[in-house]
Amino acid sequence: MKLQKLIEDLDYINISGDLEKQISGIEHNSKNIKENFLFIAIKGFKLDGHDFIFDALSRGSKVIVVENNNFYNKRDDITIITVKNSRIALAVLSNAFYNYPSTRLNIVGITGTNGKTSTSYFLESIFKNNQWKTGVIGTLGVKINEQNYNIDKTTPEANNLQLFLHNMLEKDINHCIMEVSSHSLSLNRVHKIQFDIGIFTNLSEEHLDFHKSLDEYMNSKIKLFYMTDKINIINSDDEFGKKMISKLKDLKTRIITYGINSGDIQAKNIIQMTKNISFDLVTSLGNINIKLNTPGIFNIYNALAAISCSIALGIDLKTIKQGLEKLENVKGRFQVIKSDEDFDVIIDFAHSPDGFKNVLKTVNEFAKARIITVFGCGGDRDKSKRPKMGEIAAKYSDICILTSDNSRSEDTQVIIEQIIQGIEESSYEYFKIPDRKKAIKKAIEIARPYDIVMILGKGHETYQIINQKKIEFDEYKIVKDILDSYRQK
Ligand SMILES: CC(=O)N[C@H]1[C@@H](OP(=O)(O)OP(=O)(O)OC[C@H]2O[C@@H](n3ccc(=O)[nH]c3=O)[C@H](O)[C@@H]2O)O[C@H](CO)[C@@H](O)[C@@H]1O[C@H](C)C(=O)N[C@@H](C)C(=O)N[C@H](CCC(=O)O)C(=O)O
Ligand SMILES: Nc1ncnc2c1ncn2[C@@H]1O[C@H](COP(=O)(O)OP(=O)(O)OP(=O)(O)O)[C@@H](O)[C@H]1O
Repeated sequence: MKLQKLIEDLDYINISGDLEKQISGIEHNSKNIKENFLFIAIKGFKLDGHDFIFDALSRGSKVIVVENNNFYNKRDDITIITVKNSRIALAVLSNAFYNYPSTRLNIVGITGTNGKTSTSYFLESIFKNNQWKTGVIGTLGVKINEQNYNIDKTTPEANNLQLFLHNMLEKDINHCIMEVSSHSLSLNRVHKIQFDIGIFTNLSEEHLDFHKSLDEYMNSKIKLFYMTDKINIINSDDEFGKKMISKLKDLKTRIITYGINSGDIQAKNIIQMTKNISFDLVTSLGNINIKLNTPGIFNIYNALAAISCSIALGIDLKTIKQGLEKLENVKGRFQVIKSDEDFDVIIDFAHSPDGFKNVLKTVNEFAKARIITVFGCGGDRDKSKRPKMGEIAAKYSDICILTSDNSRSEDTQVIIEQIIQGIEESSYEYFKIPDRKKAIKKAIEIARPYDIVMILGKGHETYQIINQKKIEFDEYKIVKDILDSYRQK
C-alpha cells in the first residue's frame, strides 16, 4: 500500500520525506522488521522504541513513526512521521493497512476481571449452533475455523489484532468474539476496532500494579462501552457493574443487564450438582431450563452474559439452550481428572482473590471430604493480591501446598513468604514446595478417597516462566502421568 493512502486517517504533527513509498507491513518491534515495513517507535515501560530506529532501518524499514519531536532525519531516503501518541498511530495505521476489517465483521468484545474466556466459549458454542461462522481471540489463543494460533497476550497488539481480523474475513468468518483486557484498552490496542456489542462480566482486585486503583481499573474497562455500535451488556449484580450503569447514563447505545438477583435477563431456581449446574432462564421472550456441563454459580453469570448477547443478536432461546448444553469443557477451567482411588483432581485457571473465592466456594459446596489446594502467585505482577489469595485458600481448604506459578524474574521462595503473610494468623498448616511438579505429586500422594485436589493458577498454560525462562509444564499431562504411575505400582 502507498504511504500517502495509508496515512489518510492519521493525526500527525509533522512529516519529512516522500509519501510515494510502498509499505509492505507495520511493526513496533524492530526485530520483526522486513523490507519496506513501516516502523513505529513506542516509548515503553521498559525500553524506548526510539532507541531501535537504526536497527529497524538496517532491517529494511524506510518509514519511521516517532513520538519524539526532536528526532533529526539525516537521510534523504527515509520518511519520518511525528505523532503525538505512537500506540494510537499503530492502531490507526494497522486498521488502514488491513482495510478496516472490523467494519466488515460482527464483533463482540468481552471485558471484566474474571470470566472473559469462559463467556467467550459459551458464546462461541451458541453462535456455532446458530450456524454462524465464528472466530475467537483471547487467552486461549486465536481460533479461526478450528485452527488455533498461539498468542502471548489476551488481546494482541494492534498490528497483530488487525491482521487476525483480516485473516478471519479471508476465511469467511462473520462473527468474532474477542476478550478485551484492561491493558489493551489503556494501551490503545483496540483503538479503531468497531465493536457491535460490549460485555462486562465483573470487576475485582487485579492488575493493581498497572492500574494503581480499582476506580482507574474500572475507568479503563468502561472505554469499551463507548466503542460499541449496538448494545452493551452488563452484570447488574456486580458492585462495579452497578457503578458502570450509572456512569454510562449518557451512552447512546442500549444497555441490557443480567444477574441472579437483578437484571433484564435472570437465572432462577438454580440447582447445583457436582459436575454441572442448572437454572431457569427468565427473559421477556419467555423462560427455559438450561443445564451447564460445568459447576459453579460464577458460570451461571458467564452463561447469562453469553445468553444476553445472543438474545440481543436475535438468536432464539432454543438455539441458545442447545448451544450452551453442547459445550463440554473449556480447557483449564474447572477441568476434572478422576483417579482410580476415588479422589478428583481439578485444574483451574483461578489466579485472583475473587477467582480463588468463587472456585473454592463452589468446591466446598459439593466436597465430601478434604480439599487440598496447590497454588502459587505470578511474579512481576500485582504483589498485593498474594496474601489475600493465601487467606482465601486457607479459609476454603483443609490443606494448602504453596508452590510456584510463573515466578518470572522473582524468587519463588519470596513470593511464597508473601502468600504466607495472609494465612499465618490462623496457625494454619501448609506445605512449602517451590517445585510445582513435586507439589502436585505431594498433593496426589496425600489424597484419600473422596478428597478433592485443586490445582490453581495455570489452567490451560503448558509452560512455567521461572528465572525469566519459559519451560515446558503441561499441568494436565503431569497430573495424568502421576496418576498413571500410581496405577502401575
Ligand atoms: C504492561 C504491558 O502491557 N506492556 C506491554 C508494552 O510493553 P512496553 O511498553 O513496556 O514495551 P517495552 O518492552 O518497554 O519496549 C518498548 C518498545 O520497544 C520495542 N523494541 C524492543 C526491543 C527491540 O529489540 N526492538 C524494539 O523495537 C518494543 O517492540 C516496544 O514497542 O508494550 C509491549 C509492546 O507493545 C508489550 O509487549 C507489553 O506487554 C507485555 C508483554 C505484557 O506482559 N503485558 C501483559 C501485562 C498484558 O498486556 N496482559 C493483558 C491481559 C491481562 C489479564 O487480563 O490477565 C493482555 O491483554 O494480555
Ligand atoms: N464470572 C466469574 N466470576 C469469578 N470468577 C470466575 C468467573 N468465571 C471464571 N472464574 C474463575 O476465574 C478463572 C479464569 O476464568 P476465565 O479464564 O474465564 O477468566 P478471564 O477473565 O478470561 O481471565 P484472564 O483475563 O486472566 O484470561 C476460572 O478458572 C475460574 O476459576
